[in-house]
This record gives sequence, structure tokens and C-alpha cells, in this order.
Amino acid sequence: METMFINSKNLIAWQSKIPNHVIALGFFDGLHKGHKSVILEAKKVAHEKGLPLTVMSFFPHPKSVLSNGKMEVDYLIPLEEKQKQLATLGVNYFMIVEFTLDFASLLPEQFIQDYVLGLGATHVVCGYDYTYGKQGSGNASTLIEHGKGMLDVTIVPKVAICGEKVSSTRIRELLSQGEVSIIPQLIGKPYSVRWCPVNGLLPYYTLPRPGRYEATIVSKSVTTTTLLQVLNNAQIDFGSTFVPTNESMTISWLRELSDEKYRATS
Ligand SMILES: Cc1cc2nc3c(=O)[nH]c(=O)nc-3n(C[C@H](O)[C@H](O)[C@H](O)COP(=O)(O)O)c2cc1C
Ligand SMILES: Nc1ncnc2c1ncn2[C@@H]1O[C@H](COP(=O)(O)OP(=O)(O)OP(=O)(O)O)[C@@H](O)[C@H]1O
Repeated sequence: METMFINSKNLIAWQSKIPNHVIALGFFDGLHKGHKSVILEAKKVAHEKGLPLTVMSFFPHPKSVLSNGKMEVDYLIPLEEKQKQLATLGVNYFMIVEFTLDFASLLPEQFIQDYVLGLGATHVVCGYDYTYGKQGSGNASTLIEHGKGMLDVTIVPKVAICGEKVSSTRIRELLSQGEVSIIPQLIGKPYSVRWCPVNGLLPYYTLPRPGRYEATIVSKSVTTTTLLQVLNNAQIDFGSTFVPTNESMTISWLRELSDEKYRATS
């Protein structure tokens, strides 16, 4: 998979470099089941048309840019993890467009002409609630019109669990409520963060709310299931769990323990 960092300054250079492709559009934080449904649909279309598969995302998150940094977004995964997971899903090109206030003010049709058609997409796949362009005024039903006959469009229906849309927002809510045991229903596996002994939580991950959790730690392919206490949004008390001093590790959050259960198991 090739990753491209695109902005207004290098856009023209990229426009002449990328072959025609099928593109999936969205921010895709956490790569949950709704996102995978969009990307796998795009993969199917790309296969049928014999074209490469592209995913276009943005960075930083539109909400943090549009609030002038006042709104802190609790990112679920950093770009490197998104990159790794997209490569595993079979994506050929990963376009990361720099989200700036100037970019946010592009009219929806301009975005489609310059960044979608202009970069070589001939078929767009997005979810039913995808929005784009100034004030998010473009949506799934305006894509055909803004494509001016040059763009095929596939809209993916809502993926829901118990009637509720699977979303990055919902996962952030579950983390803030300590409800980590529900998250596998949304992303297909427990929510994981990367932790390194020197710097602690790596950037663009979010810890569940303070409390005691059953978790697995994977370090150098050795998996340990243990009890951990989250103290605040950056600190974990590892208790008696052995933590290597020179290795980073992956911590997967399995379930929050009530105080009684914690006392019984510790
Ligand atoms: C060119 C462009 C301009 C945008 N401008 C705005 C904006 O002014 N206000 C806003 O809330 N979101 C804006 N967005 C963000 C989108 O509404 C949307 O959040 C983003 O495209 C990610 O889509 P998703 O949330 O469906 O993944 C813009 C997006 C694009 C591509
Ligand atoms: N549950 C879902 N079912 C179908 N499509 C989805 C679903 N969730 C997101 N999508 C689509 O995936 C792409 C990326 O969406 P986006 O990054 O906005 O995810 P989100 O989970 O809705 O995020 P947030 O909760 O922050 O709004 C968009 O095309 C969007 O329409």
C-alpha cells in the first residue's frame, strides 16, 4: 500500500501521478464494522472493475480544526495504525488530505472536481451519512450531481447493532463510560492502545475512564491477561503485573471490574 500526504500545495503534482481507481471516503477513526462495510464494498467494486482501491481520509479531525483547536478529539487510533489495518484490508492507495480551514471552505463540487475526480477516482463508495464540502453541505445524494457524469457512486446502508448506528462517536462514549466489554460488537475485537514504558500512552489513543479493568497485554508476542487500574487519561497503575522496561506493548481492554469483583480477583 502506498500512503500519500496531500495538501493544497502538492495537489497538482499528485493529480498527474495516480491511476484511475475506486475510492472509499470518510474519516475512518477506529475502523469499526461500519467503516469496514464501506471499504469492503469499495474493494468488491474495485475487483469487478479491475481498478486499484483507494481510501481517502483527513488529518487532523475536522472537528478539531473547525473549533480552532478548542474541541479536543479523543482519537481512537493514530494514522500508523489506520495505515496498517487498511493495508491488511487490501487497500492499494491511502490518501491523507491535510484538513485546514481553507480546505474546509471548499464547496462540495470543488472538492469532488479537484480532490476526487482530479486525483483519478472514477467510482466513489461511502456510507449513507457521508458529508463533504463547506459546512458539510454535500452528502451521499449530491455525489452524482457533483461528479458531472464522470463518477459512479455506491452508497453503503447503515450498519447497526441493536438498532443503533455503529460509529466512532459511540465507541468514544463507551470508553468514557468504561463499557469496554461492548466495544468488540462494534469493531470486531477489543479496543487496544499502544503503551511504551518511557512515554506511556502513545498519541492518538484514548484510555477508558478511570477504573479497574481486566485487560490483555501483548509484548514481544507474549500475551498476559491481567488486572490494570486506569488512573486518569494518561496513567495506568500496573500493580504487580510485570511490565518490560524497554519494550512497547499493546493493551486490550476486556471489561471493567466492579470494586467487589476486583477485590475477589486481586
Ligand atoms: C472539502 C471538505 C470541506 C468540509 N467542510 C466542513 C465544514 O465546513 N464543516 C464541517 O462541519 N465539516 C466539514 N467537512 C467535514 C465533513 O462534513 C465530514 O466530516 C468529513 O468529510 C468526514 O466524513 P465522515 O464524517 O462521513 O467520515 C468538510 C469535508 C470536506 C471533504
Ligand atoms: N455504521 C455505519 N454504517 C454504514 N456506513 C458507515 C457507518 N459508520 C460510518 N460509515 C461511513 O464510513 C465513512 C467514514 O465515516 P466516519 O469516519 O464519519 O465514521 P463515524 O463512525 O460516523 O464517525 P463519527 O461518529 O465521528 O461521526 C463514511 O462514508 C460514513 O458514511
